Amino acid sequence: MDGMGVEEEEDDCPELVPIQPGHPTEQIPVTIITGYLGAGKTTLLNYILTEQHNKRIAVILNEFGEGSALEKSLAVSQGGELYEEWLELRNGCLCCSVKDNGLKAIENLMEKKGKFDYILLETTGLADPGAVASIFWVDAELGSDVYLDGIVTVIDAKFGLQQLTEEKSDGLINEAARQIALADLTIINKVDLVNEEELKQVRDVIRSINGLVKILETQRSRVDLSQVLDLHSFDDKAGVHLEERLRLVKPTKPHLDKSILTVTFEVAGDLSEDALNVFIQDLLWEKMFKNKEGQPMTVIRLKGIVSFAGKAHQVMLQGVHELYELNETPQLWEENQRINRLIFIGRNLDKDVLQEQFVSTLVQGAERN
Ligand SMILES: Nc1nc2c(ncn2[C@@H]2O[C@H](COP(=O)(O)OP(=O)(O)OP(=O)(O)O)[C@@H](O)[C@H]2O)c(=O)[nH]1
Ligand SMILES: [Zn+2]
Repeated sequence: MDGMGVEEEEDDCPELVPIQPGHPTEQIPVTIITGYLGAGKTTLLNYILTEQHNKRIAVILNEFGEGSALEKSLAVSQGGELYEEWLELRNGCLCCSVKDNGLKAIENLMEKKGKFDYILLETTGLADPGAVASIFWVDAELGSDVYLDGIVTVIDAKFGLQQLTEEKSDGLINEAARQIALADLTIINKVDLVNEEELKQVRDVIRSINGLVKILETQRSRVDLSQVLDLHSFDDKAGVHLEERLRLVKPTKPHLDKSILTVTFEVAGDLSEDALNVFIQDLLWEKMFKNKEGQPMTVIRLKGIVSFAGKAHQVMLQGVHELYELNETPQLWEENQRINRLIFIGRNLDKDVLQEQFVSTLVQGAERN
């Protein structure tokens, strides 16, 4: 698979940089930069490239994320000539545009151009960043060279509100709202174009969708880079941090009937891994849980810290659309302090129903043990 591009290499290609086996720590972080049309994604990329001088950054502009997550993850390893054109920047950074989906593009690029320290990936304005995230996530399991560091969503302070509250006629999820539901960090950009009252409205809508996400406010996307890069939102380095944040999350109220919101609860006790898998699969895959109006719950983002019977360490739960992962974190439980904390971001979510289902999962776990 890795050797795929070798025969068709062009003359001007530099030496291949062999990827050392057994060095998972050298995996390269990928930050997905998403946001509605014209919000300031490219401005953010340019800012990072000019600000940051001690990293070799590859910027990838693409059309990832259109179509279903599953479809995309199946296409991951199918190779071929996936990247189209690239542009070398003065400071050793690289910019390229990728037409096809899949991580193979990035791997090909690294083979030809050497390794990078960091990859920034700008999705198109209407993309579903969850589909993009899934690609990296699935591939990470297969021993990929890169890992997903976080999803950053840029929001237009002036037009964001309108974009976010627009109802889709066909009952589909509003793209701009989905991008916020999935975000690990949101940046409200173009604050120069609004007054404090308008800014507050945007902030409130973001908060109503995602009760966990961090919100920054910028002009020309000028951010403190340490707040954007190396977030470790999906790996166990986020474990401790996540637990602290989950303690502070407040459930949100929808700003529109059908809009996305955050639900969170905590339940003490130990779970069996099997019972938890059944709960999650019933929720994410079977869509078995319905709200009081009989509408099926759709979870876009799921996070949690859970306690498995007999395990000393905390376990982190991460979910993006239908994909989820359970990973033991380095964090140990304190005695008699085992509390499962979960957060769900999605549509038609009903806290009482979810919590009841979860509690019955706990009971099942207890019966099995
Ligand atoms: N007034 C104002 N304009 C901004 C700011 N940030 C970016 N812009 C302008 O907004 C426009 C869109 O910015 P981009 O960075 O291209 O936005 P984008 O999200 O990459 O856009 P697409 O890729 O087309 O979806 C450009 O004309 C920018 O110069 C800001 O803080 N204030
Ligand atoms: Zn752009």
